[in-house]
Amino acid sequence: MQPWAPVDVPRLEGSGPPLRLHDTSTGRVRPTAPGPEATMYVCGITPYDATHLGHAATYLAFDLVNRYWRDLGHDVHYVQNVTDIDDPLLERAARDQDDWVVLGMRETALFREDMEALRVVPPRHYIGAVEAMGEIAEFVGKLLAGGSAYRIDDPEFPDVYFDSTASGHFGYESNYDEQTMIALSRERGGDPDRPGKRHPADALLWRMAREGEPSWESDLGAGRPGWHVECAAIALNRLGDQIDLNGGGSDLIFPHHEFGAAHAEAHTGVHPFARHYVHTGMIGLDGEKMSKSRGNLVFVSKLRADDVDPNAVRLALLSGHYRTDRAWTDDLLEAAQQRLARWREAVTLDAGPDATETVANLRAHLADDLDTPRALAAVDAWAGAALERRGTDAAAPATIRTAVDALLGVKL
Ligand SMILES: Nc1ncnc2c1ncn2[C@@H]1O[C@H](COS(=O)(=O)NC(=O)[C@@H](N)CS)[C@@H](O)[C@H]1O
Ligand SMILES: [Zn+2]
Repeated sequence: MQPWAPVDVPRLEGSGPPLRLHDTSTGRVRPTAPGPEATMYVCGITPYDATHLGHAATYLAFDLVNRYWRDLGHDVHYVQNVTDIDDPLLERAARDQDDWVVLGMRETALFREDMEALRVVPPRHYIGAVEAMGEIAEFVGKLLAGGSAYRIDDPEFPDVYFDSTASGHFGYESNYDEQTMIALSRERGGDPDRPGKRHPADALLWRMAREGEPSWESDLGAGRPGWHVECAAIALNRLGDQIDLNGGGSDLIFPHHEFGAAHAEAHTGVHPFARHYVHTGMIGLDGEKMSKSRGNLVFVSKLRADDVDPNAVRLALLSGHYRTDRAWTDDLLEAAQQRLARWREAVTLDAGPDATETVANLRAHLADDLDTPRALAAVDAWAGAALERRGTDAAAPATIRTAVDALLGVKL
């Protein structure tokens, strides 16, 4: 699939400290240590109800990682999928008497527009599950051949499941206990109660064709893939056996990223699959997580249609820490619009306080597990001083403009 349009990321003099990020599997903030090319797999949308502000907050967090690694001089091999075939998409299409293919294409197109408007740097590979069907089926075949997967004893639908003990490290990513795993598996598309599974949490790899459902021919028989295996196959085939970062919202901690890691490791024998598992907090509205099932969604495209500057949306979402569950409110947007106006006014001045320290603070805060509240406050401090005419450095306004663009993705 075509990624969205590239964004120009200006080069900034100098560089900051190594990027440290919270890793779910160890529960600690640790330095990332990518090679010349950082490798990052961030789960993409299931294309309906796109792009709500929860999606946007999550992709903005990983955009800051992308920008900061580039600021350190790394290339970034960023891969993202589109879950353009899965039960929730088929259910939504059925509910709305929509064709599931058309629904997926329409929503993915809207998502691309919203990402462009928010100035999110696009992934190098943007891969739909449908277009990757061959490689996904091939990967399932390898797991079966390797003994990590099994066919359930159901003559009508001999579906293929993953044996969750196969990788030898199952559970290290989420650190959840079995009871929690089973509960979350049930809540998030799993089928722990299905008879014949070796373990209740075992994840579906290949669902044999059902009447009235789309299916694809394969050596496994006609069917379609489970959810987790699509991300494992797409990531392994483009980024290799071990990556720097696997990311998504906290609702992906289990089962999705646990199984993504287990599928990869069962096949490659390389542990851990990702050196960092990074998860964002949930954006809510009126006290409830913004989610499709609750329908309490605020859309980026709706704000854009109301002439809200996407840079203000970006600042509003970055004003809270990426790992904090936080609410979207009109006040949050209002405050961001005022902040944006003040920053823009300050950088149009013909001089300002020396920018060196501000840029260093901006980098230091971002490097500290993406501490955007402090990072934005550092720019506030410079803008405040500049607006009180307490600076004579003619180059400072341009330097701040470049730093805010390169590191925060905000166009002043
Ligand atoms: N309310 C929310 N706040 C923050 N992030 C959210 C919220 N809702 C969904 N997300 C994140 O947005 C991303 C896309 O979510 S999604 O559309 O449901 N799609 C999926 O989770 C799968 N296609 C991943 S392979 C995921 O990382 C998810 O964790
Ligand atoms: Zn995924």
